[in-house]
Amino acid sequence: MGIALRARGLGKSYGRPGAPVQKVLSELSFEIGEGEWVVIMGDSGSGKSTLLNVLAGIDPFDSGELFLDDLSWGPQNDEAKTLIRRREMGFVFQNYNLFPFLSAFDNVALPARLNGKNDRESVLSLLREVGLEGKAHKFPSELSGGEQQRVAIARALVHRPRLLLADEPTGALDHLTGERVLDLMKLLHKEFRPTIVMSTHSIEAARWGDRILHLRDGRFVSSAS
Ligand SMILES: Nc1ncnc2c1ncn2[C@@H]1O[C@H](COP(=O)(O)OP(=O)(O)OP(=O)(O)O)[C@@H](O)[C@H]1O
Repeated sequence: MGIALRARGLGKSYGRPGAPVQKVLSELSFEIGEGEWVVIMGDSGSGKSTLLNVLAGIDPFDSGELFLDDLSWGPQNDEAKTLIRRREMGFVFQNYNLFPFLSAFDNVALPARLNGKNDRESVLSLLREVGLEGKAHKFPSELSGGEQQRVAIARALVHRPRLLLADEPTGALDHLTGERVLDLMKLLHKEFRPTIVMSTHSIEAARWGDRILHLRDGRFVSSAS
């Protein structure tokens, strides 16, 4: 198994001139294998979203090194980062973040179109896999939370990204719906084998991953398989 993500001494602080600096990520070093599903757990405010945003290249980091495969992640300009994100990454958020004026079909088709692909069949087949083929024409406001998250998962995977970043994907769902969403992620993980980095508060949700990393005071304090 190759290494999908490698960090050495990764650090990030927030602060404004005149205000105390808050160190959110502190000297983090880790490796995540290709196709591995890693879960980041930690209390509210421990830095889970910050870490995911740093991995996505949305937030800059202050110190250390981060590699996506062999690519040093950080020195690129915003345009290059956007292209890498668009081709290589998929995102799932707690609040689904679907485009409200696009149908389920068009939400899923968008990342494929942005990558120059307009393959109606693969969008439909993915909607079928997430159990929503019959609701392809519906808008997000016409779908339940669980259905919206299933659309979001299809959207995150339609362009076959190598890395899926999922920030509290079941945080807004009841227990049973959350389990169904995670079952679906498991199925699609087996099929597409993206590397997954998922944050969660929930130990039940964390069990779906291959490995758990616990974030506390900006550091990983222990990990369990
Ligand atoms: N843009 C920002 N500017 C200043 N401070 C920030 C910013 N974003 C996050 N923080 C601070 O960084 C810390 C970590 O926030 P982050 O959102 O990464 O935590 P989290 O573990 O994802 O929390 P939660 O589980 O509640 O979503 C918090 O104390 C937060 O106040």
